[in-house]
Amino acid sequence: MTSSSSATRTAIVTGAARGIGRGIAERLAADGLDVAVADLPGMGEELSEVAAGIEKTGRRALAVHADVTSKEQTDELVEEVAGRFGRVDVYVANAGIARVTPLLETGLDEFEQVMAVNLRGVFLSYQAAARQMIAQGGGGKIIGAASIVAYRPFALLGAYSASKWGVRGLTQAAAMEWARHGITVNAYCPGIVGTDMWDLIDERLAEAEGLQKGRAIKKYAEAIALGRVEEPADVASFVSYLASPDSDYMTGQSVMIDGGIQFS
Ligand SMILES: NC(=O)C1=CN([C@@H]2O[C@H](COP(=O)(O)OP(=O)(O)OC[C@H]3O[C@@H](n4cnc5c(N)ncnc54)[C@H](O)[C@@H]3O)[C@@H](O)[C@H]2O)C=CC1
Ligand SMILES: CC(=O)C(C)=O
Repeated sequence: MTSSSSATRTAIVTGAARGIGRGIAERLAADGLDVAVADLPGMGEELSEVAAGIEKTGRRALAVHADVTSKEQTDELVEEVAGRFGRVDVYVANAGIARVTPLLETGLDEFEQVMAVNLRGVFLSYQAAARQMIAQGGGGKIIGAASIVAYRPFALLGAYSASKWGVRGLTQAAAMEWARHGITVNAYCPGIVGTDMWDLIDERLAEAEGLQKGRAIKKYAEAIALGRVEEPADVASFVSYLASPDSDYMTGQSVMIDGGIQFS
């Protein structure tokens, strides 16, 4: 059995002050979980709003400032949530950043910044979550943010794409190592989701391709078979499944939830 049998399950979602992370946190709360939301200190106001919204639904919520690139802060996040909620059943390593730069112009600082948040952050999150889940017993659900670019990169998003391929590899290895503890590890691969992240990508791609602001997302969205830009709730529905006992026989997978862009 991979899921705790306690009455109220608990979850941590990183990068939860806005966008996909916020959507996931709200969905897990609607599913009946108590939810701790984590983000950078600069996102404090938005994070408190998300936590307050969850509490209004009758679930317990906790807002924690944590930078996932820091081992100390990621470990403390898990310790604090386990202390307040009693256990951690689900950990969603959602925090991520995007940079749009040709590879030949990508400086080492930028490359390392992208890797630090998107890959080291997921590694530290997976590790902290697994340690807690193993210590408490009863299994658990660890879930990471990959992307369709974990299967086919976008040009000009080389470092970002590589970081997401890394998440896919890490997810497979973690699934192999922690299955014996009843922990499943899976990742979600969204396509083009209308969040602040895509506002930035649109602006940079539009500049690079000589398009007007707002045109790049329209152009890339033409590849979506289902004919509309993805919303955080589309991703959250799938993460809800990955967090639930319904997915107990699934592990090590990085699954496209993209409206039909990338067919694996
Ligand atoms: N928007 C999209 O089209 C897609 C997004 N994704 C992935 O989904 C995840 C969420 O993306 P969005 O919601 O669109 O992004 P977003 O930029 O709207 O939100 C990301 C959140 O992560 C937080 N964050 C950034 N660095 C952090 C750090 N070091 N520690 C803690 N929190 C940090 C930000 O403050 C922000 O609240 C990311 O991992 C992204 O790569 C994957 C595929 C497509
Ligand atoms: C941001 C991202 O991962 C895509 C595919 O747009």
